[in-house]
Amino acid sequence: MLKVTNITKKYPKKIVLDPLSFEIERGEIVGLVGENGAGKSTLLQILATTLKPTSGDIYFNEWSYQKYKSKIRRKIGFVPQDIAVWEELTVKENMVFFEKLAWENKSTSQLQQICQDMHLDRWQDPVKNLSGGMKRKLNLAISFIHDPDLLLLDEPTVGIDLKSRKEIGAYLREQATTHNKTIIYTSHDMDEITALCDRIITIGKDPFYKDLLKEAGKEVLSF
Ligand SMILES: Nc1ncnc2c1ncn2[C@@H]1O[C@H](COP(=O)(O)OP(=O)(O)OP(=O)(O)O)[C@@H](O)[C@H]1O
Repeated sequence: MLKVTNITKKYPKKIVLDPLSFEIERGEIVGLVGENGAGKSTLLQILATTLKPTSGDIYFNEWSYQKYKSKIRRKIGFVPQDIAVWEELTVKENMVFFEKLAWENKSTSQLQQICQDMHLDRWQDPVKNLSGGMKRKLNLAISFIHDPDLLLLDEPTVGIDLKSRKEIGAYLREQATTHNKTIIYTSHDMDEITALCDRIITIGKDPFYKDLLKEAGKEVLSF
């Protein structure tokens, strides 16, 4: 469903992706790992259509990113590292607010169900009263409102306790297996990556992650 061909990204003072090709099938969870500054967020932004590569092509199903950017964008849920929710509003009000901006309509009970499936049960509480982990769950729940086929998650579990991380992992696995969602997921937690991901892509110059993951018996594609 996703085909990346010879992608490069050159910033004025740095070449980050040089060049990179891979394919991902529907229903796969793919881990994206590498040292700080390797280019993981850059790659996710390119896949999310919010940043243009310097060269190379990407296809979503048979649609070229160059030709069908707005059509493709509707099929993607992107969760950047920074949490972007309304602190003064409740969980419910946040979900309803983002539903209004979303491409798919959902009823309030459907929105609540997304939160419950993630074990986010503080529906009527203002977000400012929630823990950091709960806020991350809400951030993630918002990305599922428009029922995207491809989820791009940039360190979605950073700073979250083990129980909540397991709950998020179980939710993502269920989404991939039962609902055929494709998920690309970055994390620096190698236990989480090896437990959750079907395949792993490593990027960056440091062979540390590649070697570590191969030792753990995972299928690794390295750039
Ligand atoms: N807009 C930009 N202009 C110039 N350089 C940039 C820009 N965005 C990122 N970079 C540089 O590109 C490199 C890759 O950044 P990126 O955020 O993609 O890495 P990362 O692998 O996600 O890192 P981390 O693990 O720290 O989140 C870094 O050296 C960063 O400073």
